[in-house]
Amino acid sequence: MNYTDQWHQAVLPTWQASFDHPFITALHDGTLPEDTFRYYLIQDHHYLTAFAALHEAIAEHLPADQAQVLLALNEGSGEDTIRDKMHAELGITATDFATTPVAPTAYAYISHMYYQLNEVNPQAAVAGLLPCYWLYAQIGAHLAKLTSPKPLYQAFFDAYASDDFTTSTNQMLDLVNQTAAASSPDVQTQMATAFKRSAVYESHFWQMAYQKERW
Ligand SMILES: Cc1ncc(C[n+]2csc(CCO)c2C)c(N)n1
Repeated sequence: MNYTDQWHQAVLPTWQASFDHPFITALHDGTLPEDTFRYYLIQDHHYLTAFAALHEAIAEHLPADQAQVLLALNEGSGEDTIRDKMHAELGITATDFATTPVAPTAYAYISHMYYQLNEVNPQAAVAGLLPCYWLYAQIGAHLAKLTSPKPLYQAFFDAYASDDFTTSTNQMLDLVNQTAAASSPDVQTQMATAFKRSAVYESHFWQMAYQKERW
């Protein structure tokens, strides 16, 4: 079994918690209040901004060929354009982004990824990026097979079930497995820890949005 499958096995209950979260099931059956989705999109904007910056920061510490893969993944992300339409539909403006503080769980998730880079090592930081890709690809593949009565919510899932997105997830999986294979057992353990914590934060992110968490 490759490294990422082992780490995935070790966090299965946490992974499943995201699949089964009421935020996801309510998105799927169309009952999620728009205001809750709006909250999610604003917090996710904060997250995506940090996530893109992290790709750049981590790439500076990786061997050139791996850095190139990470930067290309960052460039190729079509998420922003798809999100722009959703933001417009819900009337989310640049002012909303600027005036809404990042919520505690989003803040903790972002801080965790920076901690991996600044206090652990770039290998752990790369592993910390993976659950983001992989979990959304799996949730997208799972839910795009079903239809949501709400086109806005269906579009959200469809974006992650696209071929492009499957390709970028596979590239990220390859990058992380290659990095782990070239690392010492201690560093591999640090990578597994970073992966696990990101998987935990992914499940908490849904709960944050569901309860519209505030400071
Ligand atoms: C909390 C949170 N976790 C994961 C994603 C999904 N995602 C964000 S950036 C990226 C890489 C390429 O687009 C992916 C898959 C999200 N939107 N929000």
